[in-house]
Amino acid sequence: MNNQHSALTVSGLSKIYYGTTGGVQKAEFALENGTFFTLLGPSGCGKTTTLRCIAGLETPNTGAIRLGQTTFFDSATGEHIPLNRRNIGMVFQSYAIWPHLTVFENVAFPLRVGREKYTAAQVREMVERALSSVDLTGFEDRSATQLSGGQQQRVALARAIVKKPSLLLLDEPLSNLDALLRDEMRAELKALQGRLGVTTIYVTHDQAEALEMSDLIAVMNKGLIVQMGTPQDIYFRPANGFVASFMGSTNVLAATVDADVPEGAFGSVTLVGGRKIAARATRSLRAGEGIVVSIRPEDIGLAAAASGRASVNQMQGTVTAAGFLGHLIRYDIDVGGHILHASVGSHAVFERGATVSVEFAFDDALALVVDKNDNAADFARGRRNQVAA
Ligand SMILES: Nc1ncnc2c1ncn2[C@@H]1O[C@H](COP(=O)(O)OP(=O)(O)OP(=O)(O)O)[C@@H](O)[C@H]1O
Repeated sequence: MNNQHSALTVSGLSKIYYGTTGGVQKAEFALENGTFFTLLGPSGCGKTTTLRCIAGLETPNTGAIRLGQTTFFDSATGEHIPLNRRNIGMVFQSYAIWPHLTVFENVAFPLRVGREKYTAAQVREMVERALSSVDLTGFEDRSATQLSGGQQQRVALARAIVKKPSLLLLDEPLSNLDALLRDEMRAELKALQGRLGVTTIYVTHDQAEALEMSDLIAVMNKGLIVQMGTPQDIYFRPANGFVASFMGSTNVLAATVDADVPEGAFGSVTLVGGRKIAARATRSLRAGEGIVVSIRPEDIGLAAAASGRASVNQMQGTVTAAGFLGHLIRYDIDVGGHILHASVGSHAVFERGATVSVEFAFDDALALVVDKNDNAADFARGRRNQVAA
């Protein structure tokens, strides 16, 4: 198959499980060769389903999947290449390595069961190369059960890349590792992917992992891709309240637009409870429209309570909780009807019950549309404030 490191195109991909509403709908993306692409979203949003369709483990209801010149699947023409002819490397959360086989035999497995026939010398060379890429040279004769979790995951990776796949699919491969090892493996995995230059699709619900590793991220919610962009796009220019709340800790407050605001301009909005603030419109907004405002805790400044009248985006509040995080203190501030979370340097210490002045720049208050998949009432009730911590 002449599709080594070819671009992947997925168009109109839908897979809804029979008798349910779960799955993925109308997924659409095109990846350049060598892209590290992440499907990011909460549990059940359709990430794994998308990955399984690309792998050939699920048959989509509609859509097309192409890798370079090769059509993996096309519902319009009925084309469907089975899993074992797609030349895809895969790693799952559960490493799925065989405990009764040595490290060498685990990695050699795809070479022994595939359609291609390799000589013993070729197998040895390919396995050695794969083991060396994951830093496991010398472990060939170990039984897989004599390995740590991190080493087992490296074996799974070596097995996934041993045939030089055209596409690498990774489904939460680091989630079984402890926090420290996970951080280490992130960087290693990204470096390995860069060296191999293989187009990679990574599934995770961990936004930090996605931001650190990806060239391109697709954020999914309830079966739909709700935004696709670089990590910077997604973090700084979220398409809607769902994306903002999912991408790290943020304050998400329900509000109503006071007067029409053109895209990119600042406008006055009224928060539930009646307080007016100024926020930047990420797209044009109409008077009376229900929106959400996102303000990141790190963009909120706290000072000892100022005397005199508070100005726009400056208000008085009461500290209701303070959590020491080392370099930062995370405060909950009651600003009259809303609890705002603020992360400030640990030099600024306020006691619980203290009255403080809370301030944020117009530019740091983003007026966002509500994801039409989401229930605006959830935001209004405050259930969705500060989603991912
Ligand atoms: N074989 C199946 N039969 C019926 N429904 C399914 C099946 N597999 C998944 N689903 C449903 O489809 C939806 C999407 O599942 P999927 O596994 O793709 O989500 P996910 O984003 O990968 O979630 P997670 O992070 O929890 O793995 C969910 O509602 C799930 O319950």
